[in-house]
Amino acid sequence: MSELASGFDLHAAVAEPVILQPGERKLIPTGFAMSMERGLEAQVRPRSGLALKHGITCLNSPGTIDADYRGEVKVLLINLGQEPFTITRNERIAQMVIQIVPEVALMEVEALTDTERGAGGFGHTGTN
Ligand SMILES: O=c1ccn([C@H]2C[C@H](O)[C@@H](COP(=O)(O)OP(=O)(O)OP(=O)(O)O)O2)c(=O)[nH]1
Repeated sequence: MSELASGFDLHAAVAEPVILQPGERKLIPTGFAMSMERGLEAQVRPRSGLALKHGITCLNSPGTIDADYRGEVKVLLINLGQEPFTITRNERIAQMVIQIVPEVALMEVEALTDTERGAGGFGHTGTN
C-alpha cells in the first residue's frame, strides 16, 4: 500500500456472516491496524449506499482513530432500517479519511471577543 489516496475502504474481517437486526448495533472488526504521526487522526465514516439502501450507518460518525492508537480499527455499525442486514466477510462497510488536527492550548480569560453572532445558535437566524 504505497499509492497516495484520500479515502480508504474498510472491510469486514468477520469469519462468519454477522446479522444486524433492526435497531441493533455491533462493533465490526476490520483486520486492519496502523500507526500515524502525532497531529493526524483518521475518521471512520458511513457508506452512503449502505445507508440509503439498508439504513446501515456508523453510530459514532465520524469515528475517531487517535494517532497513538495501535489496536485494530473497528466500525460501530447500527441498523436503522426495517429489515435484518447481513454483513459478510470482506464486505466494504465504511470508509476512512486522514485529517490534520491542530494542537492548541485552551486559555482561561475574563471576557470573550465580540462577534455579530454572539451567543446566538441552534437556528437563531431562521430558515430563509
Ligand atoms: O469508530 C471507531 C472509533 C474508535 N476506535 C478506536 C480507535 C480510537 O483511537 C479508540 C478510542 O476511540 P474514542 O476516542 O472515540 O473512544 P473513547 O470512548 O473516548 O475511548 P478512549 O477512552 O479509549 O479514548 O478506539 C475505532 O477503532 N473505531
